[in-house]
Amino acid sequence: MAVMNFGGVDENVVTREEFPLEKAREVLKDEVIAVIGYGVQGPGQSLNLRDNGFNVIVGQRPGKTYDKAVADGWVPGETLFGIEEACEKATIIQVLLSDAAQIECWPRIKKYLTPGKALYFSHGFAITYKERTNIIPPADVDVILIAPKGSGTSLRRMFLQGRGLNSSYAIFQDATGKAWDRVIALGIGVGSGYLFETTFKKEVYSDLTGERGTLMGAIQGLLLAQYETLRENGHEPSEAFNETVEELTQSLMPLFAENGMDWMYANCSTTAQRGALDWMGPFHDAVKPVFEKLYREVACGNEAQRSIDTNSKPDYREGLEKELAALRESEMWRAGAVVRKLRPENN
Ligand SMILES: NC(=O)c1ccc[n+]([C@@H]2O[C@H](COP(=O)([O-])OP(=O)(O)OC[C@H]3O[C@@H](n4cnc5c(N)ncnc54)[C@H](O)[C@@H]3O)[C@@H](O)[C@H]2O)c1
Ligand SMILES: CC(C)(O)[C@@H](O)C(=O)O
Ligand SMILES: [Mg+2]
Ligand SMILES: [Mg+2]
Repeated sequence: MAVMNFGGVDENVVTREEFPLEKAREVLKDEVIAVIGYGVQGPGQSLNLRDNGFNVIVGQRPGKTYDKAVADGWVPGETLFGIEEACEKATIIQVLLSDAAQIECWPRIKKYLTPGKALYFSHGFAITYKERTNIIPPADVDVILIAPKGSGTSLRRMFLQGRGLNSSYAIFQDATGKAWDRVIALGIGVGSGYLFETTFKKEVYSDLTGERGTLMGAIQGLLLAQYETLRENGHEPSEAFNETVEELTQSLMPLFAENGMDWMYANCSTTAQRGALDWMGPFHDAVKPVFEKLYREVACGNEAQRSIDTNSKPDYREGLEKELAALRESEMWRAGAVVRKLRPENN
């Protein structure tokens, strides 16, 4: 484990150099890894594990995603099973069902958690909010976490590009004395770049805050507020979209991803730099109370409960799809669809 200094704070990080793929394969050579669920993380993690040479099977209920697993090369009765059959065969059970489905499926998974097995999550949700999920593992299994910090789609894409998405790792319970080796080997196996140490609680609090905040919720709110302001003042949709989204994702975001915000600023005009430096404070002050409220809602469990309640409904997918369609059909994103088509590389 390397100790690295992040902006003045020392943290534990595991690198591929100290824990190479060959070592991960050696640690897990006698294990059967069952990936339960084949939604977004399921395909990314299972396919990366398979391509990295691990002994991996998939457990999925019948339906559309089962058919997708078959199309991805998982063979019914050999490497693709129902949820219970896969849990029975496994020594490591990777629970990659949706967080709400984990609650419903838990009694069927728990049955197969015999002593010495490992129970793996990609989110601290089930364990941290155990009063709400009733997911309480037996004491004689390892309980571990690898949470890729990004979409399962990106995890797979970056693996295929020879890159690696960073992941958080945590150990909730080390029953076998092997939990650390197991979790790190799995983190390397699923295609992580670097592995950052955390706890189940910190992972879920930060993850729920991030996706509701800057990563997904806040970004849409911020972009829409600017787009509307431009439109209300007579700007055309294309101008409003280009100035709000297209320039951000295509020109400026890659610059600060590469080398930090000051470097992106330095590559813009002095007029832009003056304005950005003056306005970043008022924007920060306006949204900080919203982030504080969001974190409180996450920490007290309200956000988890809301997610459990809505995503446990039998028609939750239809509901989500309806809301996503409304977003897609809003003027800003309809304008975006046309602007994206006009990217020269798309022609
Ligand atoms: N989506 C991501 O990229 C991402 C990123 C990091 C962590 N995670 C975490 O990984 C885990 C899996 O998330 P996901 O987004 O891949 O899940 P998902 O919502 O895509 O669902 C995964 C699977 O759950 C199955 N499922 C749903 N309801 C079921 C039920 N009642 N019975 C049986 N199976 C059911 C679906 O068939 C699907 O194959 C979650 O803990 C999530 O928080 C997800
Ligand atoms: C990809 C995200 C947003 O990072 C993940 O946390 C999720 O829940 O899908
Ligand atoms: Mg999340
Ligand atoms: Mg996340």
